[in-house]
Order: sequence, then C-alpha cells, then structure tokens
Amino acid sequence: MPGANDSEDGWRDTTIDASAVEGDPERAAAVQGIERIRQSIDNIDSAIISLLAERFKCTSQVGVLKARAGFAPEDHQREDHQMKRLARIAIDAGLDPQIAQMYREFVVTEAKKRHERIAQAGGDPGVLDIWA
Ligand SMILES: C=C(O[C@@H]1C=C(C(=O)O)C=C[C@H]1O)C(=O)O
Repeated sequence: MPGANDSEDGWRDTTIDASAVEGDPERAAAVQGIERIRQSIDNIDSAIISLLAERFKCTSQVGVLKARAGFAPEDHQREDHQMKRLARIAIDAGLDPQIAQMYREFVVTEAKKRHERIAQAGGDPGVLDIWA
C-alpha cells in the first residue's frame, strides 16, 4: 500500500503529516480529519495520566495504612468486586470488557507492587520514587 512502511516492531507504519498528502485531495482531507481527532486523543491521554496519578496516590495511601496495620497488599474479594463492576461499566459504555480487565490488571498489579515496597520499608511511602 502506498505510504505504508514496516516499522521495527513489525507494524505497518505511516507518519501522518503534511508529507503524507502527496497532492491527493482525499489524503489531504484524511490528514486534516486525523489531526483534528488527534487533538481530542491528546486531551483524553492528559486526563487519563492525571487520573492515574490520583489513583496511585490513593492506592499508595491504602498501602501505608495496610502496612502499618499489618495487612497484606492484596484483597482478592475487593478485586473480584472491581472485576465484575468494571466489566458491567465497560459493557454499558460500549467498551470491550477485555480492555477494562487489562486496565484493571495493570493498575492493581502495580498498586500491589507498591504496597509490597511500602511494607518492606515499614510503612514509609517515601520508599517510592514519587508519592504515586
Ligand atoms: C488498593 C487496595 O489494595 C489492592 C489494590 C487494589 C486496587 O488497586 O484497586 C485493590 C485491591 C487490593 O488487592 C485496596 O485494598 O483497596
């Protein structure tokens, strides 16, 4: 396909910028549309990163309370509840619930790793590079 290259990681790759237009009006319209949508994608990514920072601040605070009270990092009953809840929310929102599960697995696993580090430091959250 014109304009597509194989990238190092094996994906077919096209850099979408003015050079991708190649004098073709259909491509020019596509590039314009993509650039407009990318503004919203960037805004969404900013919001997600800010929300993740807040989530990790919260889970680290839970980690401190757990470590000081002698509780283990994991609570599988809470995780089961979250799994079911997020699957329902994803389906209602029109999102593949597998994506919600991948998100949940990622954040919960990272939260528990931080709980372990806090517990090993005797409940001191300062052990984390940054608070989150
Ligand atoms: C943050 C907690 O600790 C762990 C991490 C969880 C999370 O990231 O949401 C959920 C359950 C626990 O396995 C908690 O118990 O609330």
